[in-house]
Amino acid sequence: MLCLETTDLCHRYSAGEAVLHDIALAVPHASIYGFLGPNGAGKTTTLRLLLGLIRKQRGTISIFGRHLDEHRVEILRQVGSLIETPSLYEHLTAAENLALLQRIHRVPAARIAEVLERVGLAATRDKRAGQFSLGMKQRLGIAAAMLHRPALLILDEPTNGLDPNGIIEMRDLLIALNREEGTTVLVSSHLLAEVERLVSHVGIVHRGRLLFQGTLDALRRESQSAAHVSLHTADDGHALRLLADAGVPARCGSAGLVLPAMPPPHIAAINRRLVEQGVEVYAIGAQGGDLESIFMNLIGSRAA
Ligand SMILES: Nc1ncnc2c1ncn2[C@@H]1O[C@H](COP(=O)(O)OP(=O)(O)OP(=O)(O)O)[C@@H](O)[C@H]1O
Repeated sequence: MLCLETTDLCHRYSAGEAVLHDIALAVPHASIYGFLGPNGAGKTTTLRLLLGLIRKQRGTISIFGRHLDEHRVEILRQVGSLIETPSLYEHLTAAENLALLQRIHRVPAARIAEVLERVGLAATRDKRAGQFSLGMKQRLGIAAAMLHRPALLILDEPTNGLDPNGIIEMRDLLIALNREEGTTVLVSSHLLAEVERLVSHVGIVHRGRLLFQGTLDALRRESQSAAHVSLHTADDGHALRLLADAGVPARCGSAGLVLPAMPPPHIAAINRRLVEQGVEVYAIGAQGGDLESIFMNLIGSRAA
């Protein structure tokens, strides 16, 4: 079952070029969905459209099985969000900031202590938000977003500006929310490595187009099939003949020879054999078996 679905989502800022082209997101219920892409890919624009913060020009948006156009208020009541920097009153304390929202959402006052505890700010509840570090502000922003127990959390680069420890804490918090409260989380990032241990599903966007969407496992399988060994020698023609004699399939690539993925001892054996046969080996090594490579390949293949 899908928690959020878009079809044909397009966007153009005033007279500029289109920045989103036919985005079809499918965010499963109770998933943690990583919306990934480099700077300027269109992540924030998409998330703003999902929250009704900018006017939709084309396409459809359904959340909890209902069209956002027709059920905007009821839908957004069950959504929590943090887009770019959290909007906080700097002269108010953490607890006072949340108390304002608690009255708007009409949730029990006890919920404030609960969410502050959840994000690790219970001890600093009476400190002014203006004195908070970036990481603390980010955590207070998440506390505000989750105050009314939303069924869907939409977070735009929540790890931006956090140190490695802060990134791990954010990850643990989102995993706990997802597992313990069943919250669906849609989180954007420009770094796959940062969300790799957090997300169950991935959408990769580049230049306003969705290049991949599926489970993290499906992305892993793609990266495995993209794995290969690259070989660069002083005489690739000679190397190709020697490899054929040894029964190793190889082909000419744009930068040397491309061989199928193989275990490291086999790579070492091929290297030895070529050198023994008088071929100078400049470089040999495994390529592209990791997620980051498939991410970069996907983006790079559309770079032109
Ligand atoms: N208010 C705006 N007016 C005009 N163009 C905009 C506006 N906001 C964003 N853009 C452009 O739209 C494109 C997509 O930007 P967007 O902020 O959605 O990307 P992003 O993936 O969130 O990038 P980042 O990680 O840098 O925030 C970019 O080319 C950007 O310059």
